[in-house]
Amino acid sequence: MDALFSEGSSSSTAPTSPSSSPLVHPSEIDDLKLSQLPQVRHGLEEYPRNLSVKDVCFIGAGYVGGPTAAVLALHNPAVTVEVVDRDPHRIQQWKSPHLPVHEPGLDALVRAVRKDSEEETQSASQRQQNLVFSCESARALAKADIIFMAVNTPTKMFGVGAGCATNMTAFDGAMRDVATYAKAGAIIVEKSTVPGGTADRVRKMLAASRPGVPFEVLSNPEFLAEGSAIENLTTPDRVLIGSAATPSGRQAARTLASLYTAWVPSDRILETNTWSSELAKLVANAMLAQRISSINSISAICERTGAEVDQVAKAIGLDARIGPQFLKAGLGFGGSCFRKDIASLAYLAESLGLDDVAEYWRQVNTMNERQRDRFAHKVISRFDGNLVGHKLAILGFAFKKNTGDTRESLAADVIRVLLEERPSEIAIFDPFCRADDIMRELKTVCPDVSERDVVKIHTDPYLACSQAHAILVVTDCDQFRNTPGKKPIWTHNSNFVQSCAADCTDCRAHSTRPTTEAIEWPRIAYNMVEPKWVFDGRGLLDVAELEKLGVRVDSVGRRTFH
Ligand SMILES: NC(=O)C1=CN([C@@H]2O[C@H](COP(=O)(O)OP(=O)(O)OC[C@H]3O[C@@H](n4cnc5c(N)ncnc54)[C@H](O)[C@@H]3O)[C@@H](O)[C@H]2O)C=CC1
Ligand SMILES: O=C(O)[C@H]1O[C@H](OP(=O)(O)OP(=O)(O)OC[C@H]2O[C@@H](n3ccc(=O)[nH]c3=O)[C@H](O)[C@@H]2O)[C@H](O)[C@@H](O)[C@@H]1O
Repeated sequence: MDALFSEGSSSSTAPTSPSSSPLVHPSEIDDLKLSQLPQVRHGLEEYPRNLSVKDVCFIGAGYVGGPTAAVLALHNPAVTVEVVDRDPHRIQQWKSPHLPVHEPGLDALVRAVRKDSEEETQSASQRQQNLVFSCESARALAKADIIFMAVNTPTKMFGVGAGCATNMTAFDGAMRDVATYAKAGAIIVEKSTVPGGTADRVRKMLAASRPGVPFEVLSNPEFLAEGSAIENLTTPDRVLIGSAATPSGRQAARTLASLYTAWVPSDRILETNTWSSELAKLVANAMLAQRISSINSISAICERTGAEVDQVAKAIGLDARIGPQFLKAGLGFGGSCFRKDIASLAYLAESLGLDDVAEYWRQVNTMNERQRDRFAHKVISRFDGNLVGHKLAILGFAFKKNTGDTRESLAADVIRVLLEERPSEIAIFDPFCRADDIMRELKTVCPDVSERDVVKIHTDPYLACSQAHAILVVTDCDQFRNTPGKKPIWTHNSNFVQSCAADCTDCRAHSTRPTTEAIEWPRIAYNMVEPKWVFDGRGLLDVAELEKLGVRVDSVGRRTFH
C-alpha cells in the first residue's frame, strides 16, 4: 500500500486469502473469453479480507455503477452487492438479457453473478448470485455497510456557474436518501466524479441531518474508460481512496480497500486525503484530454504542410517521457466526462481566484470544439460550399468505438453544422447505438431534427452509404477499417435487439444477437456517386488502398492533394 498520510502505517494485519473462489456456473460463461474474466488474486500482503462487510449498495445503475458492482460482486462472493436506481426501466434492463450498457465481457459477467427470480434461482443453485438490481433504495440503504454513490454529475446548465460548475442535483438527491435510511457506521463512498471539497460538504450535511450518528465519507473515483470497462476494472492501474486523516477515516479506507484486495494487488491501492483524491480524478481526465487537444492542434498544422500527424505522434510517443497513448488525432474527444470535468476544474480554479489557471484548462475544451468545426467546414468546402442535393453518410455515432454511448457524440456536432447546409439526406450507421439514443442525442444539439425528413438511421452500413456523395468516418470502430488482410471483426449489434418491448421481462428467447463484420469498402465505393468523397475523421483508413477503389480521401492530419 502506498499511503500519502503522515500518520502511522495501517499495514499490520496478517494476510488472508479469499475464503472461496467465485462460483460461476459453466453454462453461463461459455461465450465469455477467458481473458475477459477477472482473475482472482490470492496471497494478499497488507489488507485483511473484507472487514465485516456483508452488504454493499451502489446508487446509480449506469455505465459506472453496473459494471463496477458486477466486478466487485464476482470477487467478493460472500458480500451481497445491490445496485439501486430511481429509473425502473434501467433496472429492468439490468435484470434482462439486454443490459443497458454495452461493454465487452459485461453480459457474461452479469449473468454469472446476478441474482435471478426465485424460479431461476432454484434451477441455478450452483451459481454465485450476489449481485442484485432493484429500485428499493430504502431497504438496500438501510442494510448496507458500504454505499457507493455512482450517480450522474453533469455540467450545470442554469444559474450560477452555468456551463462550468457541476450539477449536483442527482448526487444531493441520492445523499438525502442516504441521510434518511443509512444505518449508523455506514461508509459512504464517492464513486461519481465530484467537485473538490464534496466529501467535506457531505460530512457536514450528514452531521446536520443525523447529529451524533457516526458515518465515514471516502472518495474513490473511477478511472474506467467505456468500451474497456471490465478490463479496466479487472486490472486497474491504481485504486485511489481518499479519506479523512482521522483514525476512523483511515479505518474506513482500510475496510474499502479490503474489498478491492480480493483482486487488486495491495501496491496498486493508493491512499490520500479526500481533497487530493477528488482533485486527482479531475486532473487525470484533464491531462488525458489535454494530450488529445495538443495533438489535434498539430493535426491542423499537418493538414497545411507536408507533415503527417500519425508520423509526428509516433515520433514523439517513442520518447519514454511522453509515451504513445492518447496521441491519436481525430475529431476531438467526446463522451460524457472529459469536457465536463475540465469545465469543473476550470470553475474550481476560477472560484479560487486563479483566472489564468482556469483559462489554461478551458483552452483544452475550446481547441476540442474547433477540431470538429474545422472538420465539418472542410467537408462543406470540398463541395464548394454547396451541400444542397447531396447525400452524406455518417459511419459511427457513439463517441468512441466499442460502446453504444451517444452522450456528447462527435457525430452530433458535425451533423449540426452540416444540416445548416441543407443536404438532401444524412444517413447514419453505428454498429452499437440504438436508433432512439441517436435521435435523442441529435435533438440535444439540433432540437428541430426529425428522422422523417433529412436524417435517416440505418442498421445496414451498405444502405446507409448507398448513393452517397460523401462518407464521413466519425467513430474509430474497427468495423470501418480497410486495412488489407485484416480479418473481419465480429461484434454484437444492439441495433438488432429491438424486437423486445422495453418492458419485456422474459426476453431470453429473443437474445440471439446477429453480428456485423468489417465493412467491405469495394462494395461501398462501387455504390457511391460522384464526387465520391470519404472524409476520415479518425485517421483510421489506409488512404492509398481506399483511393485504389476510385474514391477521394481526406484524412485528418494529412494534406490532401485533390
Ligand atoms: N461513464 C464513464 O465512463 C465514467 C463516469 N464516471 C463518473 O461516474 C458518475 C456516473 O456516471 P455514469 O455511470 O456514466 O452515469 P449514468 O447516467 O450512466 O448513470 C447514473 C445513474 O444514476 C441514476 N440516479 C440519479 N440520481 C439517482 C438517485 N437519486 N437515486 C437513484 N438513482 C439515481 C440515474 O437514473 C442513472 O441511471 C459520473 O459522476 C461520471 O462523471 C467516472 C468514470 C467513468
Ligand atoms: O471519467 C471518465 O468518464 C473516463 O473518461 C475517459 O474515458 P472515456 O471517456 O470512456 O474514453 P476515452 O478512451 O478516454 O476517450 C475519450 C474520447 O477521446 C477520444 N480519443 C481518445 C484517445 C486518443 O488518442 N484520441 C482521441 O481522440 C475518444 O475517441 C473519445 O471520444 C478516461 O479515459 C477514463 O480514465 C475516465 O475514467
